[in-house]
Amino acid sequence: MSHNPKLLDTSAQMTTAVLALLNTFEPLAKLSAGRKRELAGLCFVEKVSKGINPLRMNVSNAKQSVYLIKGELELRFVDGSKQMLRAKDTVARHPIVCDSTLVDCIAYTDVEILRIDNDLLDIMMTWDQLSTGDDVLKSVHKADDEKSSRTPVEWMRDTSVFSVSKLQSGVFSKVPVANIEAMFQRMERINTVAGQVIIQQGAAGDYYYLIESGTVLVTRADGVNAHPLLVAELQSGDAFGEEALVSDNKRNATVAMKTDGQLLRLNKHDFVALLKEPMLLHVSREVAEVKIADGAIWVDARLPSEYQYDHIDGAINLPLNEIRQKLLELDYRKSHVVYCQTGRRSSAAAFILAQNGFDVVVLKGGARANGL
Ligand SMILES: Nc1ncnc2c1ncn2[C@@H]1O[C@@H]2COP(=O)(O)O[C@H]2[C@H]1O
Repeated sequence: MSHNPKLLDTSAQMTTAVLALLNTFEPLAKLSAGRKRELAGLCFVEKVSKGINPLRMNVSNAKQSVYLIKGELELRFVDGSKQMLRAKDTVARHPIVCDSTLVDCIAYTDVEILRIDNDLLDIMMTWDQLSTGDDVLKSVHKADDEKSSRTPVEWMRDTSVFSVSKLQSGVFSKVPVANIEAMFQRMERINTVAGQVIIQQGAAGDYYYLIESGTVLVTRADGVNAHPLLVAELQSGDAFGEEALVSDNKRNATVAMKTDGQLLRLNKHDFVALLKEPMLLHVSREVAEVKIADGAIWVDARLPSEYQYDHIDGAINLPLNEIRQKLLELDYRKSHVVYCQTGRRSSAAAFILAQNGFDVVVLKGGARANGL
C-alpha cells in the first residue's frame, strides 16, 4: 500500500494543533499527556458563521461540552440579560454553561468551537484521578514487574486494557468506578512466554484474564480424542476466562500464548464481586416484559435444537457457543433480554454482550422458572 506523506503530515499537524488547544481549556489541560493524545483524536473543531447558534448544531443526541476557540459569542439569558463571550477571556477557558437560564447563544462574529462528548470527558477525568490515587499506586507497584521500565502511573494510564474505548464501551463501562479501583488493587500481573498454556479446556474456572500485551490462541476440541480447532486469536486489550466463572461450568476452551506477553488476572472471588455482579442485572418476568414492550429484544442463548423446539415469541437465537461470532448481527441501539432454561447460559451470554458494550439484562431463573 502506498502512503501519501502529505496526508500523514496534515493529520499529524492537526493533532498537534488540537493538543495545543486542549492545553488552553479547563479541565482538559489537567488530563495526562496520554489521555490528551487520545482526546485529540476524539473531539471536533468546527467553524460557525456569524448569526448561527453553535449549540443547536449538535447533531448527536449526546450531551457535549462546547468551548470557544476563536471569535465572539453573545449569550442571552432568561431574565433578558446578555453576555459577550470572547475567545481567550478567562471565562472562555471553561465550557459554555448550557443550563436552563441560557435562552440563546449567537455567533457575534464568525467563530471556531471545540466539541467534546461529556461522557467521554467524564470517563477520562475519573480515570486520570483514579490512577493517581495513593492506594492504587502501591498495589500496582507491588504487582508490577521489577524489570519494567515504566512507572506504575504510566502503566495504568497507557495500557490498552484501559484505553478510552474499553472504558467507554468495554467490560469496565458498566462497572462502578469504586469497583475498578478495587479491581486494580487485587489484580495480579504475570509474565508469560510463547506456548504457555494459561487455561486448559475442561478444568475448573479460577481466574479471569486481561491481555496487556501479546497474542493468545483459543482452541477447542469437541470430544475427548478430537483434534483441537482454533476458534479465536485474542490481542492486547481483550479479555478471556469469563465463561466458566460466570456459569460455574468447566473451561470450554484451551487458551495458550502465541507470543510472549503480559496478562493481568483476577481471582474468581474478586471477579464475581467486582465484575460479574455489577455487570449482570437479573430481572423478573414482569420487568422483562416491560422492557420488551419498550423495544428490547428477547435473546435465546440455548442451542438451535432447543430454540426450534420452543421459544418465546419474537426471540432471536444466539447460542452461547456462537455468540461472539454473531455480535455483528445485533443492533447496538437496542436493549436485550437474554434467557435460557435456567439462567446459567444466559448469564454467561449476557456477560459477553455487556463486555462488548451492549445494553443487556438476564431473565431471573430462566424460562423454566417463569413458565415461559
Ligand atoms: N469463540 C471464542 N472466541 C473468543 N474467546 C473464546 C471463544 N470460546 C472460548 N473463548 C474463551 O476461552 C475461555 C476458556 O475458559 P472459559 O470457558 O472460562 O472462558 C472462555 C472464553 O473466555
